Amino acid sequence: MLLEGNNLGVRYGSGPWIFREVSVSLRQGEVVGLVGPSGSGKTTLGRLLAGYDKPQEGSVALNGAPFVQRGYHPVQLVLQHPEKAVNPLWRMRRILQEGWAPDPALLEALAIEQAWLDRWPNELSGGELQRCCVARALGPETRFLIADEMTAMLDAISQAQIWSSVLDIVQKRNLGLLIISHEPHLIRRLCSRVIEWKDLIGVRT
Ligand SMILES: Nc1ncnc2c1ncn2[C@@H]1O[C@H](COP(=O)(O)OP(=O)(O)OP(=O)(O)O)[C@@H](O)[C@H]1O
Repeated sequence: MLLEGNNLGVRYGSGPWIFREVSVSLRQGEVVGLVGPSGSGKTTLGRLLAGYDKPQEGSVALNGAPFVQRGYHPVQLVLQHPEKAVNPLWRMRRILQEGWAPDPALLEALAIEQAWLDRWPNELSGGELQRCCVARALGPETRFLIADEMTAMLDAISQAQIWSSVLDIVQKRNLGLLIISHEPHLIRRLCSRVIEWKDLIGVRT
């Protein structure tokens, strides 16, 4: 399976273009890093690739076809700030089961405690909430995961634990993984290919 962004261009309202002519592709089974300056548009690109937003120019395709608008999305995005990605009026059990019912083995692998499921999102720490967002994103129909500064707010031990579980799942299920991060050591350790933002413009990487 191939996820492609072709000649993408984004601007907000009538403001300046954030970027234009950005093309990128990611295959299932690849772990790819995306690095670049702050404010260049990496999160914006991640949102396009996960179908959250539509570009003003260009298109995103999965195996050459546009996304199907209904049902579980095969490209899942996990953002840096989990509190922005959950409904504060839902308890954790409902949030976790929004797209699928995560199995106990996955909850255990991500060190998610059963007791958290009866709490509201604001009753968990940022790291605990992020583990739940990661579990939510790893449904059986996920083909690509976009991790946008996914563990930036976590301590080193939690980071290692989450990445170890995620990489295990990525390998077992042959998922494509795009890691957007400002941490060079994380990118070097995890990724078989690294895309520099400046190289995205006008060329396919
Ligand atoms: N809703 C919005 N309205 C106007 N401008 C926006 C909006 N969202 C993002 N931007 C602008 O788009 C540009 C790209 O933002 P984006 O978050 O994609 O960058 P980034 O490369 O992910 O940055 P960072 O590494 O700091 O997370 C920034 O200049 C930002 O100010």
